[in-house]
Amino acid sequence: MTSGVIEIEGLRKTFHSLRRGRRVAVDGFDLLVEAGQVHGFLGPNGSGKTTTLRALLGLVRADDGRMRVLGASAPEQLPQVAGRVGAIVESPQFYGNFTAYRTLRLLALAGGVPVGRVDEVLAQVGLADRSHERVKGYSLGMKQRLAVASALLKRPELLILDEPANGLDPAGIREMRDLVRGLAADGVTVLVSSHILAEIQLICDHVTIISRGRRVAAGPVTEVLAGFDRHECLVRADDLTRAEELLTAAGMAVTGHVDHLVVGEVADPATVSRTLGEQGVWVRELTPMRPDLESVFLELTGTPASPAVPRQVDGSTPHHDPAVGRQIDLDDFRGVTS
Ligand SMILES: Nc1ncnc2c1ncn2[C@@H]1O[C@H](COP(=O)(O)OP(=O)(O)OP(=O)(O)O)[C@@H](O)[C@H]1O
Repeated sequence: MTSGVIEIEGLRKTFHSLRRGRRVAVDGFDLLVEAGQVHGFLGPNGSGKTTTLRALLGLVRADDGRMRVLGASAPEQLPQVAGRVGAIVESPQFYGNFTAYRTLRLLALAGGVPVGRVDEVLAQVGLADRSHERVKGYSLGMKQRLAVASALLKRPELLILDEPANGLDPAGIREMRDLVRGLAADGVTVLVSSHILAEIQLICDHVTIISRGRRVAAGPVTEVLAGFDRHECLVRADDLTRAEELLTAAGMAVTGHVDHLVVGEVADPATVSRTLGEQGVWVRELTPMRPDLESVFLELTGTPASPAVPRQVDGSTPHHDPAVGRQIDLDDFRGVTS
């Protein structure tokens, strides 16, 4: 196995419950995150992202598989590296009556971090101006940034964020994006799980896509996308019916739509305009269609990636485990299993 900041090989986890029966959450999953990457962990609702992260952090016991974090075998040796890892798994809970400053100060004292670090992380996440307000008055985005601030107290080399953009409005999503980019620029390796593909495409350089507990794609975002490039072109012309006939007669794979054509495997778009122009059909638009993560995700997982339409890949209703909805205290790493 190549050495990485996070290495997961053959992870398996099945949940058993009387009410819901047996549910395979993660089914032989592999993940490799290397130093310096901003790595997107993508998958539809219920595909196994949170279970994977919980297993990695020792919050749920894996049935099988090998996992390493910063070279330490997980979860057994996690305490050795816990000070170098920041992790937020789903929405963290804070005391509403405390200010952000007080919250972080307490966490710093509890974690043996110099209190001077509190102002630094508050500035880093853009909360310095509001740090003396009570957390209960914070927006969700501000609470998310406070969570990231708490995870940054120990200057982690690795930051794991589970769905950091969940529930945020566009401005909050942009703030979170800028924050993650800034951390990456400072050399922090970041693993971000999400089903908001446009976000992942904007901030991540590498991606692993999970579907039904299995890895279905992994690699640099550009390479994963290139693997799905069918060199299609969108064509609009003054006589669409005639254009379709001419391009088909020229041996091109053409799909007709109401107001445009899609022509497949076009090595050089000039062949399209030449074929049509020579017959007096004038091209109004000729646009190469590049795959985006959204289309690749849809093709790989068979699931539309709309945050507005949560859909479990296994057809069940989304699972909400109260134990998941909290920030992981790094001390929790010690011997926690389930
Ligand atoms: N504690 C649990 N008990 C029983 N089933 C569970 C438990 N946790 C997760 N599951 C099931 O395991 C599967 C994977 O869930 P998981 O939460 O890991 O997916 P996810 O990709 O993080 O989804 P989401 O994007 O909705 O958070 C789902 O079918 C889920 O219902």
